[in-house]
Amino acid sequence: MTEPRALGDLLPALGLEADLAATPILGVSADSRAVKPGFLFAALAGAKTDGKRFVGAAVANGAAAVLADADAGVEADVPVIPVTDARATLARVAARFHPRQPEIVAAVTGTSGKSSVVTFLRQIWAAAGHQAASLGTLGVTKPSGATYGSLTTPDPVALHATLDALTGEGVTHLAMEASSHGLDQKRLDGVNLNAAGFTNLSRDHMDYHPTVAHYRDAKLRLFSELLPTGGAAVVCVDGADSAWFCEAAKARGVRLITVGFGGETLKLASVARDGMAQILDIEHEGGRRTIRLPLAGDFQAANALTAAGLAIGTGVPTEVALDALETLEGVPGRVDFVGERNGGAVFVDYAHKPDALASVLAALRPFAKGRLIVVFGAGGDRDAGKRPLMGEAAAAGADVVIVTDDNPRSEDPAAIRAAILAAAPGAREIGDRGLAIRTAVSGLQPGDVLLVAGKGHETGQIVGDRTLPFSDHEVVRDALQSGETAA
Ligand SMILES: CC(=O)N[C@H]1[C@@H](OP(=O)(O)OP(=O)(O)OC[C@H]2O[C@@H](n3ccc(=O)[nH]c3=O)[C@H](O)[C@@H]2O)O[C@H](CO)[C@@H](O)[C@@H]1O[C@H](C)C(=O)N[C@@H](C)C(=O)N[C@H](CCC(=O)O)C(=O)O
Ligand SMILES: Nc1ncnc2c1ncn2[C@@H]1O[C@H](COP(=O)(O)OP(=O)(O)OP(=O)(O)O)[C@@H](O)[C@H]1O
Ligand SMILES: N[C@H](CCC[C@H](N)C(=O)O)C(=O)O
Ligand SMILES: [Mg+2]
Repeated sequence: MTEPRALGDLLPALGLEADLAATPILGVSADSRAVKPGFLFAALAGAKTDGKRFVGAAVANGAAAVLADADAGVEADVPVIPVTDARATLARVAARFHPRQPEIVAAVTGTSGKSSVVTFLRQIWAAAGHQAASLGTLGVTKPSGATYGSLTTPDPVALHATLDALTGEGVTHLAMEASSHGLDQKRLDGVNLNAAGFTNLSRDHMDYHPTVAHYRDAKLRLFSELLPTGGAAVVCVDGADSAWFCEAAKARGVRLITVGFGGETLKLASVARDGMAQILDIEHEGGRRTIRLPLAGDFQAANALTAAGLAIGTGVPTEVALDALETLEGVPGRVDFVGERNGGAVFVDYAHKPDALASVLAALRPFAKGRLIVVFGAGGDRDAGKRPLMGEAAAAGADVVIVTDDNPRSEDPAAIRAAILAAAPGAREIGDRGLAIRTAVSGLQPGDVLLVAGKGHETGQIVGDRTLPFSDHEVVRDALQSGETAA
């Protein structure tokens, strides 16, 4: 149980009148349903509804005070504290309510590669002798184990409760993912950052962001507003959009570390495939190193270098960071080799956006002496515009395309498939994801590579408002073991 805190200590900049400032606060929440007696309720305008509609419910549940945007006109039977930016204020209040944070925190943004980079950075820090954790789409992974989470960047109250608990457990180094939703909704505004990383930018979440510029600007906030001036900015400079992030870092006056083929701090001079591994030639300020990265997929080299850059930016000696790349373990569900059957190999990958699908197909192409086959779908209640683009990417990058269901959520799965199929001429449609995977596995011929894309590490399929148990890994493994062959 967290100790009560005086409201005035949680909102020191407001100069609250003495009686109000002394109000004991037992918890903080932006969800009226989670409010308990003595809580501070933050009434936030959201994407679906407005928290001010639930002030009455929060007070009925025992809220001691309400935090709200000054222009929202919130009234209540308990004191209302008007502020200019309730979301940012909530993040800072959460940081004061759960005050401990790991000594070193690095946040990573970008359209693809965030989960991979935070996982690699955790491993590099651990190899350098630190108590390290990572937090993001895969949940929280720490020295004592892993717990699954639902959001890539949790809401500020959950986030700071986690940071506080991790610090209490002795974690000194945390690598976390900063999603565009998280940045836009100011979920990380209370986090004390030491470093920020950028992977790449392509299309995603256009259901949420009104324009591409809005999406990019949300990501830029990490560099232009959240990273303090003493921090380090690590930018993978191989994509055109990286210039925005380099400029933001320069304008902020932070240390800029660039990585990738065009990188100055860690320059990838050459890459050569070595079975499921890659040999990287890296030039850095102190010299040149040849590293065997034990991971498949060209882009994992860029992700590994971004992680190494973040390790260097947070005090790990360059040689130690580069040595650690040789021992990196893969990320669950990212270019994840599951097994072989009849001389054909099967990979599970989390590509659920056009650019990721194109990248992973390109990364797997060299392994396909025969056909490159892809089974994938697209999530419901998410950016509908990406569906035809994913269809195009699959048709362009694979020899055989099977369109199936991802997480349909509240949408009609057949309509989602139809939107993909319209852009993937010649593709086959098998709605049932299990059947689609079994059909593809049973048809494998020597030299084929099968990619099952879109759900990666996920262990459920969201249909309507129910999550049914489903794992691409399990279905693939069962299919690999069964003796069935395609008719
Ligand atoms: C679109 C979106 O991002 N929504 C997130 C956002 O909700 P919101 O503030 O817009 O909420 P809303 O439903 O409009 O409600 C407004 C306010 O009323 C409150 N309310 C609502 C009902 C009620 O009875 N009482 C009450 O107090 C809500 O708690 C909220 O504060 O803030 C909530 C708390 O932080 C999140 O749980 C919620 O995530 C939803 C569930 C979600 O699915 N988000 C996804 C899209 C997301 O955030 N994804 C990113 C990126 C993923 C990636 O690409 O990796 C992520 O970081 O996971
Ligand atoms: N550097 C990269 N460039 C292009 N594609 C990538 C890169 N890294 C990963 N991918 C693709 O994106 C998928 C998701 O990777 P990862 O989970 O590391 O990214 P993420 O940014 O955390 O994604 P999400 O926003 O869904 O959490 C991978 O399975 C792969 O298909
Ligand atoms: N964090 C991403 C995950 C998408 C995964 C994919 N399987 C889907 O359901 O679309 C999102 O919520 O948009
Ligand atoms: Mg992620």
